[in-house]
Formats: sequence, C-alpha cells, structure tokens
Amino acid sequence: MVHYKLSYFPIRWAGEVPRQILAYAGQKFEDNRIQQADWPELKPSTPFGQLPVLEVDGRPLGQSHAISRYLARQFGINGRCPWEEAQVNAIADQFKDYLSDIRPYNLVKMGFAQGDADQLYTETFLPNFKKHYQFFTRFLKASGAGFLIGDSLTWVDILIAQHTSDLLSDSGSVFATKDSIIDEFPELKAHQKKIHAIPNLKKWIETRPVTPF
Ligand SMILES: N[C@@H](CCC(=O)N[C@@H](CS)C(=O)NCC(=O)O)C(=O)O
Repeated sequence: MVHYKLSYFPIRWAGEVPRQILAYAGQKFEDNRIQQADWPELKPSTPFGQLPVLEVDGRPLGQSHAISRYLARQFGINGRCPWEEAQVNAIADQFKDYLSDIRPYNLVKMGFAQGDADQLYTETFLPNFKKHYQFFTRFLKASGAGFLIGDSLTWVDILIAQHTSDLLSDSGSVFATKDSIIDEFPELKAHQKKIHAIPNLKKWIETRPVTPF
C-alpha cells in the first residue's frame, strides 16, 4: 500500500486541501504537523524550502496545487477529460490570483503583518471577493449540478468550499466575516454546504485539529 505523508505547519491554509483530498478518498495518511521550532532544520531538505510537502513512499513533492492535482488524479477528482482538467486548472490558478490580490488583508488577519484590518477589508478584501465570487458563480450556474466543473466533484470544489466556509460568521476562523456578504452569493453558499456534507469530508472537518486559519 502507498504511504502518504503530508508535512505542513499546524494550520489549515495551504495544507488543508491536500489533507481533505486524502480524507475524501478514505486514504490513510501521515498528517505531519511541523512546529515552527523544528522548521529551520527541515527547510533545506524540502524541494523548494517551503511547506506543504507530500511524500509518496518517501518521494517528496512540493507546491500545494501540484500536490492537490496529483492526489486528485489518483482519486478521480481532477476532471473527467482533458477539457475538464483544464477548467479545473483555470479555477485553481484564478483562486491563486485572488489570494494574491487579498494578500495584504490576509497577512494582517493572520497576524503576520501590521495594518488597518478594517480598511483592508473594505478596500482590498471585499472588492476582490465580490469579483471572484461572481466568476465562481458563473461556473456553478453553467454546471447546473452544484459543482464548479462538470457534473461531479473535483478538487477545486474542495478548495473553494473551504474558503467559503472560513468566511462564515460562525466558522471560528480569523477570516470569519458577516454572513450578509456570503448571502449575496447563494450558489456559493449552497455549494459549501453540499461539498462539506460529503460524508468523508464532513467527518474530517468534524474531527480535524481546530486552528484559527
Ligand atoms: N506556492 C507555495 C507556497 C508555499 C508557502 O508559502 N509555504 C509557506 C507556508 S504557507 C512556508 O513554507 N513558509 C515557511 C518558509 O518559507 O520558510 C505552495 O502553494 O505550496
């Protein structure tokens, strides 16, 4: 049996989608959470000096989206044909652009930078959130099946549903916001509920370590 070891810091962030793909697939894996004090010694041995890293029978793979794509392909949630795979990649790349656009806000919310969180919320987060959730809504409407691409689950459903869930007012996340902003995107709200009701994902979410992001 293949041995999967996912190394990341003890937070959800970039490690959470690979973890959820493994959980969705019912795949046992080593959920290796690295404490900050242990990181400097480990860093030089990783492919790109960063985490997450997935080890597959000891072979390391870096970059969170590459890890997610690899796992998604193994477990049948990377799109059902080359066109769907390309669409999945497009959503994943667009999501990275979105994260890059809202990075100043995220860094302050996570406590990694100083700044006026309220001002960044209004000027940086909100316009970019609305812009991207309009894009994602179009994909959900085109699918008509409650998934972003095609008529079945792909890993970008897991990616976007986790982000939506972090924004909910009762999420316990540092990114929790007013429900009214999610209410403007009913398709995305229903999408999050649908994806997180998938039994293996529901179980993972209920039992995973509680962290602020
Ligand atoms: N593009 C990379 C970014 C990875 C990344 O930024 N990792 C951060 C944690 S989220 C990290 O390893 N920071 C520690 C360091 O750079 O020394 C990915 O998506 O995997």
